Amino acid sequence: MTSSSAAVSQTEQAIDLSYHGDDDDVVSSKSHSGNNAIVVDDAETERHPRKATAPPPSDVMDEDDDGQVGPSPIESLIGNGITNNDIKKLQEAGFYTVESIAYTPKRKLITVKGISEQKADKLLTEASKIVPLGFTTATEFHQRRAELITLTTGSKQLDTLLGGGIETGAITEVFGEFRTGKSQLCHTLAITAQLPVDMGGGEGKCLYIDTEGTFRPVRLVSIARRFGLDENEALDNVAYARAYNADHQMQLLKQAAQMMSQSRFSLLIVDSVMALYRTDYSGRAELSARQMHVAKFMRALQRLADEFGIAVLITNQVVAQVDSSAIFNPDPKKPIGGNIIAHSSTTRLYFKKGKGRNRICKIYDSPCLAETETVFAIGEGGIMDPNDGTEDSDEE
Ligand SMILES: Nc1ncnc2c1ncn2[C@@H]1O[C@H](COP(=O)(O)OP(=O)(O)OP(=O)(O)O)[C@@H](O)[C@H]1O
Repeated sequence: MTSSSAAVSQTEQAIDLSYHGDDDDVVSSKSHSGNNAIVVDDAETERHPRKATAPPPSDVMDEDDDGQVGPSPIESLIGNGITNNDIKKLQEAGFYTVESIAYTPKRKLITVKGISEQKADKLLTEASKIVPLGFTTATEFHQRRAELITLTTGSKQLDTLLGGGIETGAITEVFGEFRTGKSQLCHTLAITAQLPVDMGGGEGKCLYIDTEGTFRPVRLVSIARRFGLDENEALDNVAYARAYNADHQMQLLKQAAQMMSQSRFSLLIVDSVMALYRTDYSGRAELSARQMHVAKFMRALQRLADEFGIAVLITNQVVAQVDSSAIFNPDPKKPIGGNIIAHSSTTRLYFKKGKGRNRICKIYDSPCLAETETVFAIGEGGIMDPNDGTEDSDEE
């Protein structure tokens, strides 16, 4: 058994939500919209306020065993001249879903061993029959966005700032100085991603790539208790990998695609995205190679977000801003990674220290949110509101 398949079978013990069922009442993929983010089909399901009657999370996950909730398995393409053998070759090259074929340019497909130009055309034609790639109306797109699932951060104030929480189908970047709560947000989301949709979750597992060795399962235990989840099950639902260099970090995304094609995930975390690039590449001479690698990594993240409708959360470090615009900025810090990270993150959040356990989150860049800020807090139960001081006793 390969290490990735071992990881898959381990995580599958807890939530076993297969893509291949036909009950799509609860959550469905967007495969009609050209945007694979998780959307709620049932318009009655309101995210805010949360339903007090939500069943226990573990029950929801069990019941949903045969829910059709994700992308189409690549095997759906078999027929019309596409053989089992072709599918095998594509899987070996890291393609596990019809979406992954539909979103890949032909020149990339023909680099797969055994896939001719003619076969690539056939694959793209068949994939486009399953994954719509054309125009839709703004009305339909608006409706789909209104139904988009967001993952709760654990703080109502922060969720409100974000228009509901961390968006699925997109990349959210959180940057800030050390101790500002970036990793605590990652730990909190690794748990809330597992909650039922009507409790602010994504009913899926979390894949956690740790580049700095700051992942602490003991934090997950505390946070799982706060949200009423079985702590062992919650830990099993987090697939963890430590990345040791930038190439390894990239390699892990290939494994991620395989795992996501076999089991339902709602969140992928990279904490932190640039740390290994800073050590693996040094000086101006390597800057161009570094940025090309970063661009490839970010494209792979976006592809996973599009293909599997997951939320992607990356954390990033800051450096002092030394250009002329720093003169007008009372807090001259900027995230690292340059334009590549800036352009490939959908939403960028700046975390700053506040008083005591309080922290400030400012919307730094967003396609639809104003540049406002709010205060949240870090506690034993993870990210919470500043006045949530009694969460520990509430857990009893
Ligand atoms: N169990 C806990 N209860 C309350 N606060 C905690 C707990 N564990 C960690 N913290 C607080 O979280 C803060 C650290 O946050 P976090 O680890 O998210 O930092 P970070 O922004 O990721 O920084 P770095 O870049 O150094 O990793 C510290 O102030 C720490 O006291």
